Amino acid sequence: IMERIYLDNNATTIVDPAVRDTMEPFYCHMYGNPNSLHLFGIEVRPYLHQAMEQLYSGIGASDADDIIINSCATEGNNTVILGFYFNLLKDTRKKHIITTQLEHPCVRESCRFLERHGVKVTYLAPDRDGLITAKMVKDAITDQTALVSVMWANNETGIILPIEEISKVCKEQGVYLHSDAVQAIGKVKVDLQKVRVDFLTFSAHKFHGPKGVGGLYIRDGLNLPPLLHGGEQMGGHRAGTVNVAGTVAMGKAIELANASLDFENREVRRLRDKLEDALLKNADVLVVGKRELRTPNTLYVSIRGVEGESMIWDLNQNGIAASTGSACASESLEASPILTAIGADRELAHTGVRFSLSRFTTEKEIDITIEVANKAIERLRQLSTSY
Ligand SMILES: Cc1ncc(COP(=O)(O)O)c(CNc2co[nH]c2=O)c1O
Repeated sequence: IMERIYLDNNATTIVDPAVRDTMEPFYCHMYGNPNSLHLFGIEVRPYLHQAMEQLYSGIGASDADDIIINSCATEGNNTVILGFYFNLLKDTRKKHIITTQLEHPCVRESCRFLERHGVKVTYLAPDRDGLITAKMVKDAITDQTALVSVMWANNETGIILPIEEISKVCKEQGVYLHSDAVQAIGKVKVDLQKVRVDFLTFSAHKFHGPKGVGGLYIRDGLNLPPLLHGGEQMGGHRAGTVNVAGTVAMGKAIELANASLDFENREVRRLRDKLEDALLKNADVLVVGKRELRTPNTLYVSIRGVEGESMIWDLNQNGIAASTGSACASESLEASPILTAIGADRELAHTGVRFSLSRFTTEKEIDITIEVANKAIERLRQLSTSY
């Protein structure tokens, strides 16, 4: 049987077995609704409390801040951006939001929805290094700007954005800052005692927790209307029965993720660099983003003469899971926005392939991937009409 190799961890990750074990008791043993006043409900509360403590500590949140448990970062990002519309933008003359062209579609599409309701949105374009700088943000702020939304790290390239500098600009200018930290937690230190953001979103399944549970951080004293109404859960910030098993799991997952940061930035980075160096030995191969400015597990490579989808297919035929940056829409492949933004020509912009490792990736898996990828590059270039 072909050995399967998973290198698409920016899409989702395996649940750490130690995290899975924490979920077990809440299915058939302690299954009460934590909002119930009877013993079945009361007995699960200490476990939720412990999970919340792990989450607060995991991102450096202060006790006075809020962390809302929700279903995922898509929900959290929608809650912030739509919530801003109802809370602030709708009633004041501040009708401007600044975000970037790098954001995940759940941020971009939430902003586009607001544009259809009279909000002006600036989508900052990355520079040739794939970066959004604090100066770009400062130059875009006007007296009508209410919110800046910039991701902590990009899911395609792993490029880490200067959130600390951007937060200082937002504080000086009196503008709220939201950061989508989905691709940062478990890869770089996210410490809100050091970096002041007003809203932060994350998803457990990106750091070896289960799918279907995420978190929304709201800094002390800030008010955001709920996206989901009709329950007193999370202090009214998010109606709906709490996902007890998922929340307990997410607490354990963030604790393990932070405990593994050194391993991630030493060993996982070493394996990522080994793959990257091997691919760069091929002619006309471009890696997006300076290595030291990327999350340790991610490699976004453009291979001239090789369509991203073709490369993914060849890898998949050999049991290796990776992904492309170019969104695929019907027959015509859209060029990768990030490759286009950094000035890649049209042909190059269709050649993006993303490899994203994890703490479970082994040296043998990388060695096999190097061998398979090099053979695929040779085979596909021989078939190419343009290379
Ligand atoms: C930066 C970022 N924000 C939000 C999301 C949405 O998270 P969810 O709500 O838990 O789904 C993702 C998922 N990113 C990817 C999902 O598949 N490939 C990806 O790169 C992401 O990378």
